[in-house]
Amino acid sequence: MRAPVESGQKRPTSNPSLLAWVDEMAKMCKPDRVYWCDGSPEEKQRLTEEAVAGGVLIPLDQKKLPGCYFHHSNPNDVARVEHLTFICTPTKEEAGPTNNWMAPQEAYHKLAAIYDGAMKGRTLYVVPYVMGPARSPFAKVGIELTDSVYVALNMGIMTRMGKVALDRLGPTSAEFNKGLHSVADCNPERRFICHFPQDNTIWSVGSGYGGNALLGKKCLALRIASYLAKNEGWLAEHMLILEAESPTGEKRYVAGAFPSACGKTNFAMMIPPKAFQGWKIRTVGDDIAWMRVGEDGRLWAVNPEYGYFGVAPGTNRKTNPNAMDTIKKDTLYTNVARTKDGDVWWEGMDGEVPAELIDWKGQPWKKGSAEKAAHPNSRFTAPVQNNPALSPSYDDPKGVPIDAIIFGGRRSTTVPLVLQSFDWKHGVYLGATMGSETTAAATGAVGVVRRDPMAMLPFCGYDMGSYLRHWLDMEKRIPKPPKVFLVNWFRKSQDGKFLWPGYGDNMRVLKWMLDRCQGAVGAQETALGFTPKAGDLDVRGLEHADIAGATRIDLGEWAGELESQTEWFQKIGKTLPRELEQQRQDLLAKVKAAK
Ligand SMILES: Nc1nc2c(ncn2[C@@H]2O[C@H](COP(=O)(O)OP(=O)(O)OP(=O)(O)O)[C@@H](O)[C@H]2O)c(=O)[nH]1
Ligand SMILES: O=C([O-])CC(=O)C(=O)O
Ligand SMILES: [Mn+2]
Repeated sequence: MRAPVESGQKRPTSNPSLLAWVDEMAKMCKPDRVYWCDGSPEEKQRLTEEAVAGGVLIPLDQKKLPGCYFHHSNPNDVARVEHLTFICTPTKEEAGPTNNWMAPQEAYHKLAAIYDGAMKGRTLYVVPYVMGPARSPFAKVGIELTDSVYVALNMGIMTRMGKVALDRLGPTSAEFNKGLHSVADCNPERRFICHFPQDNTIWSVGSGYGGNALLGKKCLALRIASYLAKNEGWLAEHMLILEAESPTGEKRYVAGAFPSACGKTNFAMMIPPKAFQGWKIRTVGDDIAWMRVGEDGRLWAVNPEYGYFGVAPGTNRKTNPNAMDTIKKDTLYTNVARTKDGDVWWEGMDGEVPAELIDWKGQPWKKGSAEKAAHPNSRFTAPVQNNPALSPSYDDPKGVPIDAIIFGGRRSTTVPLVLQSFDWKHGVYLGATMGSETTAAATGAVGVVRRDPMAMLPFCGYDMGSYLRHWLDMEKRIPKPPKVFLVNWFRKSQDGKFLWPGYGDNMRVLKWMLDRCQGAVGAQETALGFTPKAGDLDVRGLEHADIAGATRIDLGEWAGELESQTEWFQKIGKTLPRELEQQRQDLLAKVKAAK
């Protein structure tokens, strides 16, 4: 059969591996047209017009929100689908007990049947992209083939897209991630997100949403990259990267892993409270960090992404002014609510709740309605350059040196505001046993505590026990390792109120952590780690916080917590590093002795 005719476009590469693969995929999917994206502003405008004409994008008020558009996804397709996400390694053991597994041949076969002819009447967009600063040794090239103009436009924001990627790949290299994506009939029964780490391949079908469809993000930069990182001795993590510049001009960097919808973007864009005048917090990344050991023996991190795919609800001028400024132009809004005059709205927006809105499904909505106007996982896609607090180092090919690693979950009880680990091994244990209440970022029940090691449970591309072993082994590779902390912004009082104000006030905790890295502030040693004692946290100007309640360690609660981790360790099974179970037992003995 003849490959489909392209729309008069000269193919922008002669790379034989790339051309052969695109032809092969096009032959299977049978699009009417194949279009190669170049990443130019003219192209963006053309594709946007095409999307508007096709009803995929709806223009917002171009005076108030220039370059901004609204998209509503299929109501059955609003979040990542972890139960339909598969790691397709030759053996089930390689995927491990916490991932869904499908044999590679079975997965290729099953999905090929869905892809067969799925793009008839549609355009196949060839989206070449680079994850990481283009000239960085960290950078990886991916090619996403998609039949969604929405995905192509999002990839143009989230990645360094187009010519830059083909230039980086060059005329002969076969070293690129092969991503195939089709929305097909957007049927949850025929929806699969499959990863083939050994083939550097991703096949995603049946969803057009976020982490299911923008293949550079969770699929490549975390699942496939974590597999490569394990083999090559580095780390691919679900972490923000923050730059903190002190009043004396000293810059330091931290990386933080919080599960989806647990505060990475907010922390990375934080504005410090008045008492911290002179401090500047800047964003290097808000979701993913690739980290390698540098020549100086420190851990260096880059953000592989080029945009933010952020949670809209809860974002307002008070909680995250930098995000509000970031999304004023050239932003795609997905599943938010709209006003009649083309503005956007979501729960937790500043000001009065409008009397009338158009809800995320496009239906009329009235104030007081029991239904939410915006979907709880509604999102914005915005370019990093829009962020007023963007660190100039975001594009530095060598990355930034990390002083502290922060793990944080969403826990209404037990876990204190901040805890410093005794050492690397104990830090890995804290990350490995981290729990968090589930959120709307993935389909399924919300608010249930689940163990989410390093916030990577849904994103680790191989066996969990081996991943934790890799973390422990990194200690030998990093002569000057970062200090490791556990934080929790979400602890609540008996009557359900947050004990800690969070957001900008998290600067107070960040400052304590940075000072701890330099031995410049006190702490008390508890059975579980170091915590700030009264007077160690800078609380000048802080109102409405129950600091004692937020920082308290209840040994009774912790005995239960440590005991409940047995179940999790049993789930990880025989590859669980012995050292971690040893840590648990030692801590439990200490907690019982101290009680
Ligand atoms: N109470 C409280 N809520 C917070 C804090 N930081 C963030 N949130 C809320 O948590 C939700 C998610 O925050 P984000 O910063 O978008 O989370 P994220 O980790 O970047 O999420 P993903 O993009 O899904 O990975 C939002 O509704 C925020 O308003 C905090 O310090 N305290
Ligand atoms: O991947 C997505 O759809 C959104 C995201 O950042 C996450 O869930 O962590
Ligand atoms: Mn995320």
